[in-house]
Amino acid sequence: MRTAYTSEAIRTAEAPLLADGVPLMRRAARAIAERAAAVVSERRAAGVNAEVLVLVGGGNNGGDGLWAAYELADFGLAPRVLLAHEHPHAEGLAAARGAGVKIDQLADVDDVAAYAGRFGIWLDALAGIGLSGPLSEPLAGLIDALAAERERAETFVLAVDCPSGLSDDPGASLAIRADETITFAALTPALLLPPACRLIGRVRVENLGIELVGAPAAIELGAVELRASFPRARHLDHKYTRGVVGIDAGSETYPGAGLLATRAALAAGPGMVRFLGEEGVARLIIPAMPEVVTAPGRIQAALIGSGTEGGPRIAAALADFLARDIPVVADAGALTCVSEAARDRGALILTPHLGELATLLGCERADVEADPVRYARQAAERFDAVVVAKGPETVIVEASEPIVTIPPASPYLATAGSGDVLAGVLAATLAQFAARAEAGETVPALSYQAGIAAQLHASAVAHCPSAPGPIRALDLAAGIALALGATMEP
Ligand SMILES: NC(=O)C1=CN([C@@H]2O[C@H](COP(=O)(O)OP(=O)(O)OC[C@H]3O[C@@H](n4cnc5c(N)ncnc54)[C@H](O)[C@@H]3O)[C@@H](O)[C@H]2O)[C@H](O)CC1
Ligand SMILES: [K+]
Repeated sequence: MRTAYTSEAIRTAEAPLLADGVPLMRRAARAIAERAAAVVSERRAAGVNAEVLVLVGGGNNGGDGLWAAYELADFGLAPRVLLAHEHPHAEGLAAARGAGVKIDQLADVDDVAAYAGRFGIWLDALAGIGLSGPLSEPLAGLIDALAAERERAETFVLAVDCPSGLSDDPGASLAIRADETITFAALTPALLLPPACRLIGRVRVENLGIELVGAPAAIELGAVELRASFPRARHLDHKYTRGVVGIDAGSETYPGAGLLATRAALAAGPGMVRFLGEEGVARLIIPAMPEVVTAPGRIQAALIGSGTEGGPRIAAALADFLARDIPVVADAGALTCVSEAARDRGALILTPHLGELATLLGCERADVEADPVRYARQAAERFDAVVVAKGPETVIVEASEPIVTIPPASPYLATAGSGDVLAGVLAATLAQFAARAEAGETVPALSYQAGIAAQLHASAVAHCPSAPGPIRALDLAAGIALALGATMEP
């Protein structure tokens, strides 16, 4: 599991070491210089420009850069430094100067692209976690010019602590895209969550001996957490301790969604799946999945809405599920029926794709795509719900819990029916956790449970017959069982 902490938490964690005189900056600079030296060798061997430019801002991030220039000079390399601030880190500047590093002072932002374009490798030490508020001039204009130049040239950008312009806000977009980022102590949310995380390249955390305590701001759940956390059948189980999930999905217009959600729910391993949707869809399900029960009865989690267009029947069925005080996944058509009012009810889990999230909140899709975390938070607050925002990345928000994401998944998941499969897996997963909670066991937060389900859904792609190419949602549903089985292998 990867975790991200706010810049404030990082500062709190590093403070005692800095107070004790631990040379954190020198350690950081050494890590940067060692990687930069390796890149120099790689680029020289490839016969491409391997000249190093260190871009230095006015804070300690710039200090890291200056000390890295000192280290590179000590390695016998000849980096150049561009000072983008009147008052750079004094000790680092003296050290770099003392090591014979050539140092230029930025005169005019308009010249920076031509100047920087002469170097094949940039160390981006303009700003780190010390950014406060939206980027202001002249740093904003400088970052904008360099960001454009790096896309034009074949520059290798190594970000020091973070691409300058990024820190805690995953919605930040004005930054110099990095090929690699070496960050110190811990990831910040912008390095783990979209869209900012798309700018960091390969990321490495150099802990520097700094210990982060307390709850992270964000977590990324992967195969390890899936293997460790997914509820599995045990010797004394019966179907109710395994978890029973109710599904009301599919419609005359979209019957397939009902089959996909139900098939996926079965594959995720609950004790029983009750299909409680339209009769026309049930008639298609039973021949294909005779183990599905269509009689009403006790359920421990529910899914409603996939493959439906909302309307009074869905609204009534949603209210009925919520009144049972169980976790209820509202997908697709059911999203048009959620209300802000309902509070004293079972847990509501919304699974909008980014377009549905925009509709839910009455805003533009482009705005949601530019900052999904922000809008998922808004929806979680407005509807008192867990929100599983489905986009190129998955972002799961629950009040008072770390934001949950999963590793980048196959773009082939963006196919018709994939959302129905996820909805089925999610509801079946929640039912199994709910059964464990009923038995008095401690279970993780709903957002964590949803992250586990999303990771199971993403990992199922690898078990599709057509993997790693385009997938069919029906294969994906079957792949769920294989993916789950793979987590049980010793
Ligand atoms: N985390 C660690 O363990 C270590 C961190 N180190 C490095 O220190 C920086 C944080 O340094 P800090 O001095 O707090 O600030 P920065 O250098 O990141 O940035 C300040 C720089 O940016 C300017 N600025 C601030 N806000 C804005 C704004 N909104 N618009 C424009 N410009 C802004 C400010 O004027 C300064 O010039 C951390 O990232 C690490 O790289 C330690 O050195 C090693 C251990
Ligand atoms: K930086």
